[in-house]
Amino acid sequence: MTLAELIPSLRASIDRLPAAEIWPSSTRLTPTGDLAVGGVALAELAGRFGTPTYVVDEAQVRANCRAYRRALPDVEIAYAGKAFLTRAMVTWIAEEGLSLDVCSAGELAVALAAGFPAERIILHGNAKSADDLKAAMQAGVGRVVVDSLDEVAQLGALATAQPVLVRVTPGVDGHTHAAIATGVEDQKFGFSLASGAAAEAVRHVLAEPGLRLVGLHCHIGSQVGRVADFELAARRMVGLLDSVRAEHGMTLPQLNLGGGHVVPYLAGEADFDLHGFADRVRGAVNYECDRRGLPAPKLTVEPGRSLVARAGVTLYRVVTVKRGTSRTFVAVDGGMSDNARPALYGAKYAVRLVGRGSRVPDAPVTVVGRHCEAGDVIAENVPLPGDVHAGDLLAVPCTGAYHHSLASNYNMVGRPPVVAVHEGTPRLLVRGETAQDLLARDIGL
Ligand SMILES: Cc1ncc(COP(=O)(O)O)c(C=O)c1O
Ligand SMILES: N[C@@H](CCCC[NH3+])C(=O)O
Repeated sequence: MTLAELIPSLRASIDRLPAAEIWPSSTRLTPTGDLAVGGVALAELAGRFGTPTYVVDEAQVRANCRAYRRALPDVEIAYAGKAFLTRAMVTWIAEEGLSLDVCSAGELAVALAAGFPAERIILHGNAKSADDLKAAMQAGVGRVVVDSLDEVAQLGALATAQPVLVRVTPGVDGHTHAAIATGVEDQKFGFSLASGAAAEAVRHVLAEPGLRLVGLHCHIGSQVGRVADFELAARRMVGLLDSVRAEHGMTLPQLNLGGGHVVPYLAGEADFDLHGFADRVRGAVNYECDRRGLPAPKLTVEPGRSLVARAGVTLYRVVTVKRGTSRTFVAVDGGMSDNARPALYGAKYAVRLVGRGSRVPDAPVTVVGRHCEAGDVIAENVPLPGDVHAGDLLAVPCTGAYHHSLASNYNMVGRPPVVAVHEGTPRLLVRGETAQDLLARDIGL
């Protein structure tokens, strides 16, 4: 091959490389035009486990955990299990030295089933049920983040010396989708700092002999990209620590700043500035504490999405390609039951043909699901080779967070299996649901 021939062919290969920021870092192009993740070809996974299938790269999860621990060495990292929870995931984060945030008796049961130490578990929830609280007390969870006065009274009646944090709404806009902006005033999460509700909640906790107040918590939202928003929340929270000391003569040892760190879903989107966060938030807390003569509290962060999103890839099979009047619809064998995020937040995804190469130029298509809703769209206006056809395999990256955990049985479609890949070996973590599973709860005729 001459140099003149080589350059375009090299360029074509580079064009076909998956964008590094949204695929697991183990992703490789195979000689047949397929992609391999964790050392396993995606077509092989689809052949063995069927489609749709959620693939999770264990090494990526572990690398993400390590990156957090390195960037924030003196900060407790508590994984927010709502993003993706299976027993294997619990084991991975336990081995990586993380703590765990759960928000229901169900999530707690998964954690305990995997042998996660109860003292490293933090229970959350704006409306914890009596069963949630009882299960947490029975397990001996390390901390409960209280989120209503009713809960303070209920927990107080159940607990003895239970460490608690008060969830505070700091009035900070995380500049994210309204459905996941939890730091702003007038909403269901937390006690408002500005209105005095948070200070009142602290008084209620201190009046309960069964509860031991150890700190404050805030979580300003999810997919938050601006470090300045976290910094502002941290400053306000230190202000409240100071007021608690002034009113009660107590120095609270813990400050939990929640999670919500942004991840890119599309090539070219910015990743979270973890090092900027580490410097600026720690700096803001230290500065605010110093000038008030407060000892710096032990910090906790609770990332969910940023630990798992990029570790996940969903595989689908194309069922049909249909030409509309202006769009081409590529319909796959999954959809909003395995990925609710486009419908819930208008989330955008990249899609890629895998399992075979194609020399046909890309054309824009709309990838849709199989469900009985026109809004069941996986990705609008994405490029796929013009010869995409029924039977092809598609892969959607960045599906590790809030996919498996948000999945439903809409249209009585079974939820997909979850398969971990690691060093060339696939391992089934969660089997796919069958018609029998779907009928198992329908016990009345
Ligand atoms: C209290 C709490 N902590 C942590 C998280 C994790 O958020 P993310 O997955 O965006 O990091 C959430 C969800 O938004 C949450 O509600
Ligand atoms: N379910 C949301 C995030 C919720 C965060 C949890 N409070 C998402 O998929 O983006």
